[in-house]
Amino acid sequence: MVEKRSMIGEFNLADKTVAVSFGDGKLTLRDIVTDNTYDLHIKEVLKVEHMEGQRSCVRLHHVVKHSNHVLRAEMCELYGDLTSCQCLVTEIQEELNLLNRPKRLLIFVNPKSGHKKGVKIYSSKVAPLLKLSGVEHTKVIVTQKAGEPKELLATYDMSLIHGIVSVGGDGMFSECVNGLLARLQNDSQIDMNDPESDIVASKIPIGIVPTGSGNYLANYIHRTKDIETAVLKIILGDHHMSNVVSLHEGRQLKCYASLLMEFGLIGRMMKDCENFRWMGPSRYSVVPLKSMMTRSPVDVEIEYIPEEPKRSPPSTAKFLRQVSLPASKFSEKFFRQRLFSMPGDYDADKKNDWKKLDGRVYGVDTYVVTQKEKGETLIPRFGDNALTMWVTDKCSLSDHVEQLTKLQKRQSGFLDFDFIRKVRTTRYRVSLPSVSTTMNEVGERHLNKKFYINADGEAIKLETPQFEVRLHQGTMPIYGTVEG
Ligand SMILES: Nc1ncnc2c1ncn2[C@@H]1O[C@H](COP(=O)(O)OP(=O)(O)OP(=O)(O)O)[C@@H](O)[C@H]1O
Repeated sequence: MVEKRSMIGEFNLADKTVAVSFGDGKLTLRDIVTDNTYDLHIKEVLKVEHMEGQRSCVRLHHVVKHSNHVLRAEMCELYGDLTSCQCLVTEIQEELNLLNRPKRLLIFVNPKSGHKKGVKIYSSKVAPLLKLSGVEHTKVIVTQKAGEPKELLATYDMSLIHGIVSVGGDGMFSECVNGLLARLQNDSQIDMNDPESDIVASKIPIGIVPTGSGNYLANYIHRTKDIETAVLKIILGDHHMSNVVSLHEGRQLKCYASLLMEFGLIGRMMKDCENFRWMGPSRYSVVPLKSMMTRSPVDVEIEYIPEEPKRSPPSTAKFLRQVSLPASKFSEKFFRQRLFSMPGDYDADKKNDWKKLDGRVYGVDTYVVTQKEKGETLIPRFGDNALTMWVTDKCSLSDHVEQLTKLQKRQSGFLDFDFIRKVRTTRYRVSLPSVSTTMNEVGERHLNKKFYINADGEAIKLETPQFEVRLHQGTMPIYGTVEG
């Protein structure tokens, strides 16, 4: 294909004279003395301005990639004659108008996350960049309490916004995801409490500006926790489709999670950390040691649907296939005992879809953003077509610490221990057959002991001795192309 390129004219850039041409989505600046060229892609331009002064000038605000995946907004000025400047501004502006960038954002700021600097960071780093880049009609809500995004999104006029931004940690982001998904299912009359329901994917992306304690999700997406980088990625508007999982207890949705879902020891650890929230981010380095020292195993029976052997390309549409229900002896017992619904379309041919495993374990863990081994390290994988679920069998404290340290340091081989069993699955159910329960008046068994699930950094208390986790692939667009 022949490239369509037009010469705009000569400009002064600092102490150089450059010939500027435009085409194929980029500006090319050629130093007329050295003949060196520099390309500036329009998709990296934040704003173009024509400045009138003693000399006409085109001021370009654009994004520059620094080392360690960090992005910065920088500015350059090109001085030239009036006609060339006008022509250059028009060409760039026309291209910018074609880009699908968010112009109206709904922003939630958690003033309590991390070091409690969310509001200050918003006004000093986020708002000026949004203003510079022409993001208009921004509604900013500084939350007063937990749960506000969900409350507001339940009735908010979605036609007013192109995207949502969470200024906070992983927990705050998760609240926005839960609020948005709940709203969408409600609008589509989908029963979220039914674990058989396929959920409707969001068309509205969510962005995260990391001001929390862990900030794992932002780090997975951008490979840095740098705030300016996160804001610039939201402004540029690129997004990727990410997975979520649902957590049900019987016919009750507990939450959606987009990062991780961990039952047992890690759930308990998260609860212990919440109790020490006043310590700020340092709670995560002290409190888990105490939880480790008091770890105790629990009997589990797990049923799971294995990853489909044939991999189809990930779809940007939303759904997992509808699965049949189990018919194994184990499953029948499981279902007779409890709360999960039996759908009408039970297909006997698919009775082997569900597999089972059991044992006395410290935890049943899943990362929604799965981890791929690359050399010595782990690379996050968004939109994977299955979850990696692992159970941690009984093991010595020192071996367990070694395994968790590997995971925390994101080192390859964190599942290569003989006390770890892993499966690839799209859906699983965990039952606690030997824990003490009390039957309520409608025949439901409720736990007498406290068990927790760490869902995206929030400790969710289990009420009943069974829960179900299900993958919903490609459900949530998140701002930022995933860095490899
Ligand atoms: N004004 C508020 N007061 C108290 N809690 C709030 C407020 N606004 C939001 N929250 C709650 O704080 C919880 C934790 O917030 P967030 O995830 O932003 O910070 P963090 O826990 O420090 O960071 P991370 O999740 O990355 O470890 C959220 O789940 C949210 O429900």
